Amino acid sequence: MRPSPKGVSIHPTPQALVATNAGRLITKLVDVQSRRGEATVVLTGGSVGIATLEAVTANPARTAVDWTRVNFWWGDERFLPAGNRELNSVQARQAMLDPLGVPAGRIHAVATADEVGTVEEAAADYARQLADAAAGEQLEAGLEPVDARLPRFDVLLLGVGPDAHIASLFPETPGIRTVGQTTVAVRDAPKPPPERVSLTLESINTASEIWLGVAGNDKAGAVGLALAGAGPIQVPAAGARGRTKTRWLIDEAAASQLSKRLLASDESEEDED
Ligand SMILES: O=C1O[C@H](COP(=O)(O)O)[C@@H](O)[C@H](O)[C@H]1O
Repeated sequence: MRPSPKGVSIHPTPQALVATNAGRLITKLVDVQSRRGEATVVLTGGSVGIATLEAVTANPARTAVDWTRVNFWWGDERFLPAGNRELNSVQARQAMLDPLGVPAGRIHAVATADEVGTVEEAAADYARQLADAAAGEQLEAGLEPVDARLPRFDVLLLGVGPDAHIASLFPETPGIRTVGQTTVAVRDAPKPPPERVSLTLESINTASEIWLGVAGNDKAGAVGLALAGAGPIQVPAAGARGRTKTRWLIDEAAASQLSKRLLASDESEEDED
Protein backbone atom coordinates (compact mmCIF):
# COMPACT_ATOMS: atom_id res chain seq x y z
CA MET A 1 0.00 0.00 0.00
CA ARG A 2 1.41 3.42 -0.88
CA PRO A 3 1.38 6.58 1.26
CA SER A 4 -2.03 8.22 0.91
CA PRO A 5 -3.92 11.29 2.06
CA LYS A 6 -5.25 10.99 5.61
CA GLY A 7 -8.19 8.56 5.80
CA VAL A 8 -7.47 7.13 2.34
CA SER A 9 -5.85 3.73 1.72
CA ILE A 10 -4.76 3.07 -1.86
CA HIS A 11 -4.32 -0.59 -2.83
CA PRO A 12 -2.61 -1.84 -5.99
CA THR A 13 -5.51 -4.03 -7.20
CA PRO A 14 -9.20 -4.63 -6.44
CA GLN A 15 -8.23 -8.07 -5.09
CA ALA A 16 -5.75 -6.55 -2.63
CA LEU A 17 -8.37 -3.99 -1.67
CA VAL A 18 -11.11 -6.49 -0.79
CA ALA A 19 -8.70 -8.84 1.00
CA THR A 20 -7.44 -5.98 3.17
CA ASN A 21 -10.95 -4.67 3.83
CA ALA A 22 -12.04 -8.14 4.93
CA GLY A 23 -9.14 -8.38 7.37
CA ARG A 24 -9.92 -4.90 8.72
CA LEU A 25 -13.57 -5.83 9.25
CA ILE A 26 -12.67 -8.98 11.15
CA THR A 27 -10.24 -7.06 13.36
CA LYS A 28 -12.81 -4.34 14.00
CA LEU A 29 -15.50 -6.85 14.98
CA VAL A 30 -13.15 -8.68 17.36
CA ASP A 31 -12.30 -5.34 18.93
CA VAL A 32 -15.94 -4.22 19.36
CA GLN A 33 -16.99 -7.63 20.69
CA SER A 34 -14.19 -7.64 23.23
CA ARG A 35 -15.47 -4.30 24.55
CA ARG A 36 -19.23 -4.69 24.21
CA GLY A 37 -20.07 -8.34 23.56
CA GLU A 38 -21.93 -7.67 20.35
CA ALA A 39 -21.34 -5.56 17.28
CA THR A 40 -23.49 -3.99 14.58
CA VAL A 41 -22.54 -3.69 10.92
CA VAL A 42 -24.40 -2.00 8.08
CA LEU A 43 -23.78 -3.78 4.78
CA THR A 44 -23.76 -2.46 1.24
CA GLY A 45 -24.46 -4.08 -2.09
CA GLY A 46 -22.30 -3.54 -5.15
CA SER A 47 -19.09 -4.96 -6.51
CA VAL A 48 -16.58 -4.17 -3.76
CA GLY A 49 -19.15 -4.62 -1.00
CA ILE A 50 -20.07 -8.18 -1.95
CA ALA A 51 -16.48 -9.16 -2.85
CA THR A 52 -15.43 -7.96 0.61
CA LEU A 53 -17.97 -10.29 2.22
CA GLU A 54 -16.68 -13.20 0.13
CA ALA A 55 -13.17 -12.35 1.30
CA VAL A 56 -14.30 -12.37 4.94
CA THR A 57 -15.73 -15.86 4.43
CA ALA A 58 -12.43 -17.02 2.89
CA ASN A 59 -10.25 -15.45 5.60
CA PRO A 60 -9.03 -17.99 8.20
CA ALA A 61 -9.19 -15.25 10.88
CA ARG A 62 -13.01 -15.18 10.53
CA THR A 63 -13.20 -17.71 13.39
CA ALA A 64 -12.01 -15.01 15.82
CA VAL A 65 -15.43 -13.33 15.49
CA ASP A 66 -18.53 -14.66 17.26
CA TRP A 67 -20.86 -14.40 14.27
CA THR A 68 -23.88 -15.23 16.43
CA ARG A 69 -23.38 -11.84 18.11
CA VAL A 70 -23.10 -9.54 15.11
CA ASN A 71 -26.20 -7.61 14.00
CA PHE A 72 -26.54 -6.89 10.29
CA TRP A 73 -28.48 -4.11 8.58
CA TRP A 74 -28.32 -2.67 5.07
CA GLY A 75 -27.61 0.86 3.90
CA ASP A 76 -29.93 0.23 0.99
CA GLU A 77 -31.93 -2.45 -0.71
CA ARG A 78 -33.50 -2.89 -4.11
CA PHE A 79 -37.33 -3.30 -3.95
CA LEU A 80 -37.78 -6.72 -5.57
CA PRO A 81 -39.49 -10.03 -4.75
CA ALA A 82 -37.93 -12.35 -2.16
CA GLY A 83 -35.15 -14.52 -3.53
CA ASN A 84 -34.33 -12.20 -6.47
CA ARG A 85 -30.59 -12.41 -7.11
CA GLU A 86 -30.36 -8.63 -7.48
CA LEU A 87 -31.32 -8.13 -3.82
CA ASN A 88 -28.35 -6.90 -1.80
CA SER A 89 -29.50 -9.15 1.04
CA VAL A 90 -29.59 -12.26 -1.16
CA GLN A 91 -26.05 -11.57 -2.36
CA ALA A 92 -24.82 -10.93 1.19
CA ARG A 93 -26.43 -14.11 2.51
CA GLN A 94 -24.74 -16.13 -0.21
CA ALA A 95 -21.36 -14.42 0.16
CA MET A 96 -21.06 -14.42 3.94
CA LEU A 97 -24.11 -14.62 6.20
CA ASP A 98 -25.10 -18.21 5.32
CA PRO A 99 -21.58 -19.70 5.18
CA LEU A 100 -20.72 -18.14 8.55
CA GLY A 101 -23.97 -19.32 10.15
CA VAL A 102 -25.30 -15.90 11.18
CA PRO A 103 -28.61 -16.53 13.00
CA ALA A 104 -31.77 -15.24 11.27
CA GLY A 105 -32.57 -13.03 14.28
CA ARG A 106 -29.39 -11.02 13.67
CA ILE A 107 -30.23 -10.29 10.02
CA HIS A 108 -32.41 -7.20 9.60
CA ALA A 109 -33.38 -7.04 5.97
CA VAL A 110 -35.68 -4.59 4.21
CA ALA A 111 -39.13 -6.05 3.39
CA THR A 112 -39.33 -7.44 -0.12
CA ALA A 113 -41.85 -6.55 -2.83
CA ASP A 114 -43.96 -9.61 -2.07
CA GLU A 115 -44.03 -8.90 1.67
CA VAL A 116 -45.37 -5.33 1.40
CA GLY A 117 -47.31 -3.54 -1.32
CA THR A 118 -45.20 -0.47 -2.03
CA VAL A 119 -41.66 0.79 -1.68
CA GLU A 120 -42.99 3.46 0.71
CA GLU A 121 -44.35 0.71 2.99
CA ALA A 122 -41.00 -1.07 2.85
CA ALA A 123 -39.18 2.13 3.86
CA ALA A 124 -41.62 2.74 6.74
CA ASP A 125 -41.30 -0.87 7.89
CA TYR A 126 -37.49 -0.61 7.84
CA ALA A 127 -37.65 2.59 9.91
CA ARG A 128 -39.83 0.73 12.43
CA GLN A 129 -37.39 -2.21 12.59
CA LEU A 130 -34.54 0.23 13.24
CA ALA A 131 -36.48 2.10 15.94
CA ASP A 132 -37.48 -1.16 17.66
CA ALA A 133 -33.86 -2.31 17.69
CA ALA A 134 -32.78 1.06 19.09
CA ALA A 135 -35.35 0.81 21.89
CA GLY A 136 -34.26 -2.76 22.69
CA GLU A 137 -30.61 -1.74 22.77
CA GLN A 138 -31.34 1.06 25.24
CA LEU A 139 -33.50 -1.14 27.47
CA GLU A 140 -31.48 -4.35 27.44
CA ALA A 141 -27.89 -3.15 27.08
CA GLY A 142 -28.36 0.31 28.63
CA LEU A 143 -26.59 1.79 25.61
CA GLU A 144 -26.77 5.55 25.31
CA PRO A 145 -28.26 6.18 21.83
CA VAL A 146 -26.51 8.28 19.20
CA ASP A 147 -29.96 8.81 17.70
CA ALA A 148 -32.99 7.43 19.55
CA ARG A 149 -34.48 6.23 16.23
CA LEU A 150 -31.49 4.06 15.31
CA PRO A 151 -29.34 1.29 16.80
CA ARG A 152 -25.67 2.09 17.21
CA PHE A 153 -23.83 1.30 13.97
CA ASP A 154 -20.20 0.31 14.65
CA VAL A 155 -19.15 0.05 11.01
CA LEU A 156 -21.15 1.11 7.98
CA LEU A 157 -19.88 -0.10 4.61
CA LEU A 158 -20.58 1.88 1.46
CA GLY A 159 -19.90 1.41 -2.22
CA VAL A 160 -19.77 4.39 -4.56
CA GLY A 161 -21.31 4.45 -8.03
CA PRO A 162 -19.68 6.14 -11.04
CA ASP A 163 -22.19 8.97 -10.47
CA ALA A 164 -20.99 9.21 -6.82
CA HIS A 165 -24.16 7.69 -5.36
CA ILE A 166 -23.92 5.95 -2.00
CA ALA A 167 -26.50 3.45 -0.72
CA SER A 168 -29.51 4.43 -2.92
CA LEU A 169 -28.95 8.17 -2.56
CA PHE A 170 -28.38 9.45 -6.09
CA PRO A 171 -27.15 12.95 -7.05
CA GLU A 172 -29.74 15.73 -7.23
CA THR A 173 -32.66 13.45 -6.28
CA PRO A 174 -35.22 13.68 -3.44
CA GLY A 175 -33.48 10.83 -1.56
CA ILE A 176 -30.23 12.70 -0.97
CA ARG A 177 -32.18 15.82 0.05
CA THR A 178 -34.32 13.98 2.61
CA VAL A 179 -33.98 15.17 6.20
CA GLY A 180 -35.89 14.39 9.39
CA GLN A 181 -36.43 10.70 8.69
CA THR A 182 -34.22 7.63 8.98
CA THR A 183 -35.19 5.84 5.77
CA VAL A 184 -36.42 6.91 2.39
CA ALA A 185 -38.35 5.27 -0.42
CA VAL A 186 -36.67 5.83 -3.77
CA ARG A 187 -38.54 5.75 -7.06
CA ASP A 188 -37.02 6.43 -10.49
CA ALA A 189 -33.46 5.56 -9.41
CA PRO A 190 -31.16 6.23 -12.38
CA LYS A 191 -29.61 2.77 -11.86
CA PRO A 192 -31.92 -0.26 -12.13
CA PRO A 193 -34.01 -1.37 -10.41
CA PRO A 194 -35.83 1.98 -10.10
CA GLU A 195 -37.49 1.26 -6.76
CA ARG A 196 -35.26 1.08 -3.70
CA VAL A 197 -35.16 1.72 0.04
CA SER A 198 -32.25 3.63 1.53
CA LEU A 199 -31.02 4.95 4.83
CA THR A 200 -30.96 8.74 4.66
CA LEU A 201 -27.65 10.59 4.80
CA GLU A 202 -28.40 11.67 8.37
CA SER A 203 -28.84 8.00 9.37
CA ILE A 204 -25.68 6.93 7.56
CA ASN A 205 -23.71 9.60 9.39
CA THR A 206 -24.70 8.29 12.82
CA ALA A 207 -22.29 5.36 12.26
CA SER A 208 -19.14 5.35 14.34
CA GLU A 209 -17.01 4.38 11.33
CA ILE A 210 -17.88 4.65 7.64
CA TRP A 211 -15.77 2.70 5.15
CA LEU A 212 -16.17 3.56 1.48
CA GLY A 213 -14.82 0.73 -0.69
CA VAL A 214 -14.25 1.74 -4.30
CA ALA A 215 -12.43 0.12 -7.25
CA GLY A 216 -12.10 0.91 -10.93
CA ASN A 217 -11.41 3.70 -13.39
CA ASP A 218 -15.09 4.45 -13.84
CA LYS A 219 -15.25 5.57 -10.20
CA ALA A 220 -12.15 7.80 -10.33
CA GLY A 221 -14.07 11.00 -11.11
CA ALA A 222 -16.52 10.39 -8.25
CA VAL A 223 -13.71 9.69 -5.77
CA GLY A 224 -11.74 12.74 -6.95
CA LEU A 225 -14.75 15.06 -6.53
CA ALA A 226 -15.80 13.61 -3.17
CA LEU A 227 -12.32 13.98 -1.70
CA ALA A 228 -11.92 17.44 -3.18
CA GLY A 229 -14.84 18.56 -1.00
CA ALA A 230 -17.79 18.65 -3.41
CA GLY A 231 -21.30 19.18 -2.07
CA PRO A 232 -23.33 16.11 -1.04
CA ILE A 233 -26.40 16.93 -3.15
CA GLN A 234 -24.28 16.81 -6.33
CA VAL A 235 -21.79 14.21 -5.03
CA PRO A 236 -23.50 12.11 -2.32
CA ALA A 237 -20.27 10.27 -1.47
CA ALA A 238 -18.83 13.60 -0.31
CA GLY A 239 -21.45 13.74 2.45
CA ALA A 240 -20.56 10.47 4.20
CA ARG A 241 -18.89 11.23 7.53
CA GLY A 242 -18.47 8.69 10.32
CA ARG A 243 -18.63 10.02 13.88
CA THR A 244 -15.14 8.75 14.71
CA LYS A 245 -13.68 7.77 11.34
CA THR A 246 -14.31 7.97 7.60
CA ARG A 247 -12.11 5.63 5.60
CA TRP A 248 -11.73 5.62 1.85
CA LEU A 249 -10.49 2.15 0.86
CA ILE A 250 -9.74 2.34 -2.84
CA ASP A 251 -7.63 0.83 -5.59
CA GLU A 252 -5.07 2.59 -7.81
CA ALA A 253 -7.56 2.98 -10.65
CA ALA A 254 -10.16 4.67 -8.42
CA ALA A 255 -7.40 6.91 -7.03
CA SER A 256 -6.27 8.10 -10.45
CA GLN A 257 -8.12 11.44 -10.28
CA LEU A 258 -7.22 12.41 -6.74
CA SER A 259 -6.00 15.97 -6.88
CA LYS A 260 -2.21 16.40 -6.92
CA ARG A 261 -2.64 18.90 -4.09
CA LEU A 262 -4.35 16.25 -1.95
CA LEU A 263 -1.72 13.63 -2.74
CA ALA A 264 1.09 16.05 -1.93
CA SER A 265 -0.57 17.50 1.16
CA ASP A 266 1.18 17.56 4.52
CA GLU A 267 -1.53 15.21 5.72
CA SER A 268 -0.21 12.48 3.40
CA GLU A 269 0.74 9.53 5.60
CA GLU A 270 0.92 5.75 5.77
CA ASP A 271 -2.52 4.48 6.71
CA GLU A 272 -2.89 3.93 10.43
CA ASP A 273 -3.91 0.46 11.72
O1 LIG B 1 -26.94 -0.30 -6.69
C1 LIG B 1 -26.07 -0.18 -5.87
O2 LIG B 1 -24.87 0.36 -6.22
C2 LIG B 1 -23.91 0.81 -5.27
C3 LIG B 1 -22.54 0.78 -5.94
O3 LIG B 1 -22.37 -0.47 -6.59
P1 LIG B 1 -21.09 -0.84 -7.47
O4 LIG B 1 -21.40 -2.17 -8.07
O5 LIG B 1 -20.94 0.25 -8.49
O6 LIG B 1 -19.93 -0.91 -6.52
C4 LIG B 1 -24.00 0.04 -3.99
O7 LIG B 1 -23.20 0.66 -3.04
C5 LIG B 1 -25.45 -0.04 -3.51
O8 LIG B 1 -25.54 -0.73 -2.28
C6 LIG B 1 -26.24 -0.78 -4.53
O9 LIG B 1 -27.61 -0.95 -4.18
